Amino acid sequence: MRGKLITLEGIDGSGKSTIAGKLQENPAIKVFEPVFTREPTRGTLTGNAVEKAIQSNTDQLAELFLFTADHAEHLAKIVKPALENGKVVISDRYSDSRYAYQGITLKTHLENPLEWVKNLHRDWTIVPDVTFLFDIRPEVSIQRCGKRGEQSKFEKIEFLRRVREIFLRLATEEPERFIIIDASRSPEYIEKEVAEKILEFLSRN
Ligand SMILES: Nc1ncnc2c1ncn2[C@@H]1O[C@H](COP(=O)(O)OP(=O)(O)O)[C@@H](O)[C@H]1O
Ligand SMILES: Cc1cn([C@H]2C[C@H](O)[C@@H](COP(=O)(O)OP(=O)(O)O)O2)c(=O)[nH]c1=O
Repeated sequence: MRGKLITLEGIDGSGKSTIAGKLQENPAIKVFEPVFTREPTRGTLTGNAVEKAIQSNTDQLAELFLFTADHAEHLAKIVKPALENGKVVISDRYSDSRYAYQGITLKTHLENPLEWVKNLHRDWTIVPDVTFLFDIRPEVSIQRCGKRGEQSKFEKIEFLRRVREIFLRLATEEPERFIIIDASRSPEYIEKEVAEKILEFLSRN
């Protein structure tokens, strides 16, 4: 039987990586021996290219293709093999990040970037079974990012406000796939809620 694909999405600093780390240590989740993974991938040819691109002034269309190449590599090497082995896969960011972020960055290049980027994925990506959207105001998430130390060129309030809007629109369009999480609460509370929802989903499917 094909495994299950669970993704964590949200704007920078919404707490996805923190919760992914907590889920890895959560005894009830550990029972399922999930494969924890992320996009952009780390330490790969495509992941390194993405990292360089987002630290520089790369053309937005070129950037989209680098992120998408990284997604293809991620699917081929990690996600597909794990799902074929019946595994539960939990990915910190996935295709919805491209729809939301590049849906904004490509507004200077394309008339309807969101639909265009979705179409680019349509015939070969694997749609997640469940997507947790970590929803938070950018004013709060940016402050958290400041504390983390790193600075990504995407960490600007006005930009993230628009990215957040697309994420919320995607969630409205596919209510059966998305679970919206109030990411402004404490990590402990969020971990409990996400873990419960994952266990509930896995027991039903
Ligand atoms: N629920 C939370 N409340 C307060 N601070 C948080 C919370 N979750 C994460 N943080 C802090 O905010 C920063 C960004 O969190 P992180 O998990 O890296 O976000 P993301 O992976 O979504 O970019 C980190 O410094 C982290 O310690
Ligand atoms: C996966 C992906 C990430 N991004 C952006 C989101 C982040 O600002 C940046 C790097 O992702 P990531 O390392 O996950 O950042 P963070 O931990 O701050 O959430 O790349 C895209 O624009 N498109 C994509 O397809």
